[in-house]
Amino acid sequence: MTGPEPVVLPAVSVFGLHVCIGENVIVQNVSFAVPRGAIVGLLGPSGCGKTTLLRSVVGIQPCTAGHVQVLGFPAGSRVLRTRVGYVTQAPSVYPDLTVLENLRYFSAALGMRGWRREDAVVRVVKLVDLAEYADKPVAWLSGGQYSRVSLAVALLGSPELLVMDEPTVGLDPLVRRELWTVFRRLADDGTTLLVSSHVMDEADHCDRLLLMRSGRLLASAGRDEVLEYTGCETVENAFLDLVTASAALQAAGDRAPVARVPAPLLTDESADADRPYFSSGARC
Ligand SMILES: Nc1ncnc2c1ncn2[C@@H]1O[C@H](COP(=O)(O)OP(=O)(O)OP(=O)(O)O)[C@@H](O)[C@H]1O
Repeated sequence: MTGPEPVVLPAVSVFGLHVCIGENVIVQNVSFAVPRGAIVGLLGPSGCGKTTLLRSVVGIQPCTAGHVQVLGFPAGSRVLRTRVGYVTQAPSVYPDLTVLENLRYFSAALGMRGWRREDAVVRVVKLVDLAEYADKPVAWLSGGQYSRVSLAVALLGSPELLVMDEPTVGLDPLVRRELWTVFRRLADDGTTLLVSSHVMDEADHCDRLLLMRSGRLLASAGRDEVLEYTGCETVENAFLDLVTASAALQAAGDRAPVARVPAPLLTDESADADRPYFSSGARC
């Protein structure tokens, strides 16, 4: 006799997250979940709070209110150190060292020694297709290759969750596509990826989307669900529609008819990994 299916917790669950820096509210009442093994795109314009939100997930951003759970532990827990990889926007590798020297340095910092260290280095070099450039100083590499070195460093500990802040920014379309191929390969092997971008067409590579504007979440849903909900053909247009609908709803305030009241943000429901959530609460 087989028992009930084991419950698979989302890789990330965020409940009612609020982040204030000084007087400014940067992230406002955000709830969502990231299912395991998915590529989730956090999309929104520059300055909308994507980095701040990702820093909260990684556990390096103090939260004013709310809760962030990662792989079943509070964000930032010590046990998550090797289980979560974080690729920041600013390059975090040494340009004067070669690719291999960088990887050996960072693997040693993770506590790896001897053959385990060499094993990890070779594994990540292959994962990001950098074998050809392994002996080159990072300063000699192109933008896309540079990004792949940062990614390789984040992969050294075989993280279950990879958080990447605009990894494709400034790269040409061909290189961006190559990077997304690497991301998909990682997801196919079971890694969960949370990737931010301000380029809306990156949505095409994602399984789910988190659409963000001015510190608020406009939607947490599959790409096709976003298109179906808005009746738009592109995520860019869908985003604009959701912005308009959300602004109208806010302007209507208390006078909004009950049917247009958004789904509650602070309940567990909106942090459900599979259910679509739209802040506008109605078709545009
Ligand atoms: N340490 C800080 N002190 C004051 N304001 C901050 C700080 N960090 C971020 N902010 C502000 O918070 C807002 C959101 O910043 P954040 O970097 O999270 O946005 P973003 O969506 O990642 O932007 P980008 O796409 O340009 O990287 C911005 O208005 C920014 O100026």
